[in-house]
Amino acid sequence: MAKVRISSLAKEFGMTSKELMGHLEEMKIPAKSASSSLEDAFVAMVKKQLAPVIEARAAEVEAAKRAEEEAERAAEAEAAAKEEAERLAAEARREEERRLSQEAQAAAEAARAAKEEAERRAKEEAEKAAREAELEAKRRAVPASDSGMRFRSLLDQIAEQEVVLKEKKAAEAAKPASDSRSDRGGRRGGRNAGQNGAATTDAPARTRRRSSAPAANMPDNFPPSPDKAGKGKKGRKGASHENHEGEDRYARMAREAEEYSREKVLADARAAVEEASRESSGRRKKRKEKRAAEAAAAAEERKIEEALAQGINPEDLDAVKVSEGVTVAELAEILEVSANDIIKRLFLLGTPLTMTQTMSNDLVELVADDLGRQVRIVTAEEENSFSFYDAPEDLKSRPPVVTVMGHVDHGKTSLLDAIRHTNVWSGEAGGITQHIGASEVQINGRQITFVDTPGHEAFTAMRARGAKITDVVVLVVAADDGVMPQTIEAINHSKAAGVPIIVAVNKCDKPEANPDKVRQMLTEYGIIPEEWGGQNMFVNVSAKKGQGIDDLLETILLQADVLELKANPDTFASGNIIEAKLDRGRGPVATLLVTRGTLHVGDTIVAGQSYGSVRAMLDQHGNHKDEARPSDAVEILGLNSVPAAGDEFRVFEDARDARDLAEQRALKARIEEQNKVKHVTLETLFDEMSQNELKELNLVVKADAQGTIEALADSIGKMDQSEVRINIIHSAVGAISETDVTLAMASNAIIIGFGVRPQPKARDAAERENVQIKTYSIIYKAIEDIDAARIGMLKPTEEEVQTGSAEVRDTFRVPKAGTIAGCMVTEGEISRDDKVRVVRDGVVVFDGSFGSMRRFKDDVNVVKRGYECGLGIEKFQDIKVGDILEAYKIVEVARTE
Ligand SMILES: Nc1nc2c(ncn2[C@@H]2O[C@H](COP(=O)(O)OP(=O)(O)OP(=O)(O)O)[C@@H](O)[C@H]2O)c(=O)[nH]1
Repeated sequence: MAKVRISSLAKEFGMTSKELMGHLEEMKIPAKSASSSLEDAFVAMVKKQLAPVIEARAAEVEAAKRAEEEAERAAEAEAAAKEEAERLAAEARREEERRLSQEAQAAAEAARAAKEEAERRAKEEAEKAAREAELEAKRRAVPASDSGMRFRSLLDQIAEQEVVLKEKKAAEAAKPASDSRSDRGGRRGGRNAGQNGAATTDAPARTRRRSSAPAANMPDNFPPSPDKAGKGKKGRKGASHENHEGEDRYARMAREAEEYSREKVLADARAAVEEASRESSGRRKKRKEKRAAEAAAAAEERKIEEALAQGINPEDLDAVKVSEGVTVAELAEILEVSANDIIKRLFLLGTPLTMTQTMSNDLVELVADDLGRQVRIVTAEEENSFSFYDAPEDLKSRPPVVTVMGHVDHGKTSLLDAIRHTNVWSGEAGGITQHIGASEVQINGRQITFVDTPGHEAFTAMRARGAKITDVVVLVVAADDGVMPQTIEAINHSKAAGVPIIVAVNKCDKPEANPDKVRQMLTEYGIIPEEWGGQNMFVNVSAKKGQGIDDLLETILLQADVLELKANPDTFASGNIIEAKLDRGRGPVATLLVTRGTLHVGDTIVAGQSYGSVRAMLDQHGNHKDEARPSDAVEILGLNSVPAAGDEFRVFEDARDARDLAEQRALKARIEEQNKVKHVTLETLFDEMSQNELKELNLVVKADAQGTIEALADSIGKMDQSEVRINIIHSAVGAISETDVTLAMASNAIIIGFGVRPQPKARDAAERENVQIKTYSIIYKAIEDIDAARIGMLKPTEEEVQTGSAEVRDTFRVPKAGTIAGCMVTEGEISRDDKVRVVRDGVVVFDGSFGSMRRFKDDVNVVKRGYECGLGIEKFQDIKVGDILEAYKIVEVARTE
């Protein structure tokens, strides 16, 4: 079922996490921190109860949103108005420019017309002057007769007119060039008024004198001859702005208008260019931004894919990684804030800590949340495991890696030997195979790698260390013996690891062999032959006679084909250590299985806390190899210490990095030793469920009878498993063994014992690995506990504390007192008022109180370890030599959060 984080829920409700936590507390809903998650059922409840608050909050939020929208709209309207005003201003500017330009054009037009007019007049006057000169010449040449007189007077009249004209021209030429047209018109008018009459009377003598060179006295520039005008025009074309002396007003206006237009055109062109370049750079910028956004989106997608491929929650990608057990100072450094800031926040949270104190995961998350930062707590296991991502196109087929499992004496070793012997390399002298913990065999030109760790203990121990190296399990079942306890264990272990099982029904050479019966028996455990419509392939073999071996190998290859096993060989190598030891002559020797990349001699590697460069590489026949590819198992020399089986290894480019990592790990391991990783317990199940995505409770059930297991399984089956699924990953009759603890550890399971006790080694291992073992004598009590843990209401107020144990060495019959056990206290100390449990071969045969406690003839209250004593048990006489008497107390314990 889905779960929701309190912080997300708070966001949804529009309140702070703290506020929501307050409400949750009022509602008595357990929640530890803002990062805790709530089950759906609680979410519904919270929503219902907080409905009025949420609605009011929603209304507030809605109102705020509306106000914001309103403000946005107002801002938009203002922006639109501003834009419109700017547009209008620009238009007005353009209009003004257009008007000015038109005026300038009109002025230029007028100037041109005036110039033409002036030229036309000048030409006319010049023609007249020429005609007058001609007449004068003729007059002088004509004889003085009457008709001649008349003709002379006519010539005189003409000459007079010419004088008037010339004077007028001289007067005009004397005027400055810049005079306005109206001025000129006015003066011309005035002059005409004063001179008209007189000119006709005294003019002839002067006229005659002056008429010889009519055009010589005229100013050079006016009236301009067509030639000069042409020159002037030409000069103006190339002239600089200053060089316009003698230019008339209209010409200047025309020039200015022309210059104005040219400059305006240029300015417009420049502006257009600028605008265009701005636009294009804007477009370029936009394109660039778009490309960057696309690249970022693609990178993000890639990151998510990589994360998913590595089993990481993509939501955690942006989170800062914080190791478990970080100190205040370290967290400050990671989050790049001052340690004081964190200390202050911790203080406000009611948990004052100093710089060097370690913080719990909850505190780290709370502080980070407070700082608005996202963190991901990295467990030691995660920190020590490498994860890689390969592009699908880089992946190539790789051989399968197989582990053989089965009950004692069903022939695991014989089968592995048989497989190796049918595969002795032709060139190998004597075919001697060395034990390196793994072997590669060839069939039909294809490789299969067998990991020689017969038994599920080793397999699960590896898995517990995070090494998932096996692709296929070959389950060996003797055809004459059938399914036995360890067969079932092996099935459960393989299933827990999610590895497909191929069954090798062994010892088929034996006359009493009944392979079909084996098939039949296995169906009860969910192992159903393919030929019966199931998922598992079965092969009948005889390890002793070497029969069916090839068939088995081919079946393995078939299974491998189904699995489509792939790895990237073209990268630096990584994988797992299968076996390692200290060799007297060669130093640390490790067999490793390459799972990715190719390992070369000379590569620097880190394996767990060891590092070094690969000095030599050998295969199982002792032959030197230069490289090992995915699924290859090789023995290597060159590490500085002996790594542990199951450790991951990887190649490092820089030897210094390798050493740093190995040393860091060694240091961490020492710290971890003091601060062991806690596995789930019934008491903390609910918290784990809310904090981590734990939705399954795994149980290993051991009981004194098959009936008890069935009864428990039945009751569990009837529980509501909608929020947490309860899996019995392994159940068997018998004492709780070390293997059970290993399996529980690897699967984060709780061990439940009914009427059985853990073996001493199992108890030690459970203590060491923090695996919880709960023992019960009544089934409903166990069911009650599991159910309470499931719904998060377990409130253990009583806890059993073992005080000591004693071994029964002898028994005596004492009148009145009954049977007295002569015991040796082997652990702790036993008190007279302790409770006692009689354990025989790991099974509890009685649970009660002591009836008497004596040392020699004296009644005593306490006996310590290493002392003998006589113990009587109330209402129990059936004490036997070899029984273990476990003394314990029931103490009141407050529930630890
Ligand atoms: N007849 C017969 N005997 C076999 C066969 N395979 C193994 N055995 C015998 O069964 C006994 C046990 O074989 P192992 O190979 O040691 O069995 P195991 O499962 O490795 O035993 P452990 O390592 O003790 O768990 C030996 O005496 C073998 O000779 C077989 O195919 N036929």
